[in-house]
Amino acid sequence: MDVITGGTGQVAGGTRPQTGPALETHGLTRSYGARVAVDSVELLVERGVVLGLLGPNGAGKTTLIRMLSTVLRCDAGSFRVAGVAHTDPVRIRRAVGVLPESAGYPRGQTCEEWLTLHARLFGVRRRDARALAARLLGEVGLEDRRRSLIAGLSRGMRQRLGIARALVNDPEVVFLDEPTLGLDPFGQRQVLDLVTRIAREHGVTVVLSTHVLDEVEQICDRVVILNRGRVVADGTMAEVVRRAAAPREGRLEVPADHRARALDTLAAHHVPAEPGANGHLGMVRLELPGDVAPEDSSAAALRCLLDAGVPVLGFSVEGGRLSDAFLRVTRGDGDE
Ligand SMILES: Nc1ncnc2c1ncn2[C@@H]1O[C@H](COP(=O)(O)OP(=O)(O)OP(=O)(O)O)[C@@H](O)[C@H]1O
Repeated sequence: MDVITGGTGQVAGGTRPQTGPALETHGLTRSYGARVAVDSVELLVERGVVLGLLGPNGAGKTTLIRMLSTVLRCDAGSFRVAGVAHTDPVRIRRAVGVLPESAGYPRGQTCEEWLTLHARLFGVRRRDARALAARLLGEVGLEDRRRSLIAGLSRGMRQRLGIARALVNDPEVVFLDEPTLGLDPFGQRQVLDLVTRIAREHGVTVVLSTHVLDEVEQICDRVVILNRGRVVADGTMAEVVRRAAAPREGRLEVPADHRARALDTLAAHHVPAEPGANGHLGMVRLELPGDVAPEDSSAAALRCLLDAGVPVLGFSVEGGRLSDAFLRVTRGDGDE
């Protein structure tokens, strides 16, 4: 069980630096025996960003989060979180909130007791701690569960309670390690809405580790993809998709008696194409390069067909999504 507290310090604020990036790492490295889990990671994350941290199983996401939240020591390299150097872990702990991958919850405590305890661990006075617990329970939609035992909460409620705990010290950076794991679609939606809201209302930087690429597309401003401990993609969604040059698939519909001509024309213009597989005699599948804007590559393909006198009945483009880029940069690597 990971329990991260600020020890005897006070709730973050006042003395903490407010300038500079939220996260900065240089050559950050960690091995387990011979296995290099995080390998020379360089990151610069501005404040207020919701960062999606992606990677196949065993890519190093949890190890990276555990180092940045000072649960785990790094073997080499350096980092700053909220402007605080890694050599000052106590101050980093005051500036961060964490929802660990597998958080342990005391089943015999009520939600309010548990949050109050964590607020007290960060130096909040008893009465203020109870008020803070009540406010946070309201923020995560658990106000009516204030006096409920944690044992009676659903998994989604526990995750939201865990997020409330991660906010108890008014952190500048929040790490959420797979917060929607095992939740049904409704629970996932609630957690994602909550993450968006805390980023906006608390102005915190959020690092969200997940395997659900849709989630990243929905709520993240930026994405970092790790593979075998290394950063293999870093940027906005559009940048990552473009740099990964994930090819897009075009679906073309022409009159059946024009298909052969359409295929010949595309081949003559170096556009890879083949008959569509769905039995429709006028369908053609073509591959468009991922490093060119889809409007431009589609326009070029359509122009050569029209110049050759091929009537185009329909055209659509698929691909170019984060999932395409993810598969391309990780090439199906992973522990399993
Ligand atoms: N305590 C440990 N002892 C030995 N090896 C470990 C330990 N923790 C992680 N590893 C190994 O380090 C590598 C990175 O693991 P890590 O859990 O950081 O990856 P991850 O991206 O979070 O994976 P997942 O998505 O499956 O949670 C993996 O090869 C893993 O097997």
